[in-house]
Amino acid sequence: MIRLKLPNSYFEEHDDIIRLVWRRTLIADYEKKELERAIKRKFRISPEIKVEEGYLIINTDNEEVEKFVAFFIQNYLGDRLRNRFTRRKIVYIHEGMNVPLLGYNAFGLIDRGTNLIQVRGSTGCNLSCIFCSVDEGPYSRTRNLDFVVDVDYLMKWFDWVAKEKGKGLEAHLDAQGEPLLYPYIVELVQELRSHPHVSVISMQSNGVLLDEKLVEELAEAGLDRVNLSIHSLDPEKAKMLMGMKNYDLNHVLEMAEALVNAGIDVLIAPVIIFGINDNEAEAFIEFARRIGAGKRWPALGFQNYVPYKFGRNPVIAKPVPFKEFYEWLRMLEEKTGMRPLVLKPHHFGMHPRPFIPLAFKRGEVVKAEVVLPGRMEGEMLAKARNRLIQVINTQAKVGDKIKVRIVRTRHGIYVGTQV
Ligand SMILES: C[S@@+](CC[C@H](N)C(=O)[O-])C[C@H]1O[C@@H](n2cnc3c(N)ncnc32)[C@H](O)[C@@H]1O
Ligand code: SF4
Repeated sequence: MIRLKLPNSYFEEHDDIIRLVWRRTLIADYEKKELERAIKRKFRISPEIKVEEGYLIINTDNEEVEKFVAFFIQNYLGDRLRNRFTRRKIVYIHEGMNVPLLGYNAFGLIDRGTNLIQVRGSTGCNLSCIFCSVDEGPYSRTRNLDFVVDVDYLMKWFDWVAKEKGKGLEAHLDAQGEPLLYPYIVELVQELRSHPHVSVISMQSNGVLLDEKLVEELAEAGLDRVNLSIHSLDPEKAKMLMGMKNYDLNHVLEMAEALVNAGIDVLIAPVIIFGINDNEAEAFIEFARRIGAGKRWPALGFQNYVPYKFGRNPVIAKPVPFKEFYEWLRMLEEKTGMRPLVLKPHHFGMHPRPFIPLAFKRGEVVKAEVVLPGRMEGEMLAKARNRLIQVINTQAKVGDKIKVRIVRTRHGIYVGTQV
């Protein structure tokens, strides 16, 4: 009997994100039929296939069938995985691929030399904010591929990183995109909660995909805080800033309250574009006060709009120097009595911790194997010394062995060019 674990019921509602993947299989009816047909064609048997209590069960003892099912799911059905929000193809990263989860900024883990570790399980977003630093969402012009990392594999790497970094860690779930698209988000929070080196679990989210049930599940799993991106309290302006006509501000505001009521702290995190939403600052503060945000951590985390090379930089957004931005925040602190608005790492219990040692030096030339396509045109991912390297401006193909000059190593994120 073959037993394959399926994602829990929450993810059944998100069945387009991961429709069918090895080990964590969500089988839509027609896909089940395809699998039945394929087994019949190859082995001339028709074992009973059913989905029961979160498992895909195939009634056979034939080990060859098991291997075949793995192959079939990965190479045939897996090939058709699409992100239901961005419609982009998904590459599902699992242990069998042996892809390092350190070195690349779109998925895996990022260590920026503190006790906070960024945990990135997937890419892709349900919104298309007009200022998005990573040009994400359905209207992205630069990102053409999504990734989802198997939760056990992600935890395996987290465990290694956590051992290196020591105790008292904050696991921060964020993404080049929206972390709530990650099909195993509840499971990930649960796993992190039971990790002895993790003290705090936080998430950065736009909140749209929350509902009462998911809020409860996340609270039960042990999520401590959500940094919630809300950029306007005016429904029409919010739609404009989020780049989605159907953005439902009211729902997000309700979810902010639901999070607080479920015992998950909320930090309201608007991106301020002067001339567009700076005049709403006091309303944000008022809202945060009203719902009881900021119980253990600051209630507000105003962010200064910054243009990014590969982000969306609308002409209506004029960047403001950080000095001016902090003066504005201090003025707000005086005026409203809400403190702190100028946020420092210690407000979050963050402190410096030795980096996981760099695997490469800048300027160094290394031999690497191309293992995956990247997210942008001309970008491939290569591995060397158990790290991923984002290789830019390359024509290389998966499987090629190439020489890469490392041009960037900041925070253990490696960018290189082919030589
Ligand atoms: C890239 S998003 C990813 C997480 C999630 N999708 C969200 O929006 O909260 C991370 C944070 O960066 C903020 N952000 C996006 N673009 C920005 C920009 N150009 N300047 C400053 N902050 C930005 C977002 O509002 C969000 O709070
Ligand atoms: S800022 Fe966040 S919510 Fe907005 S498009 Fe980018 S990733 Fe999505």
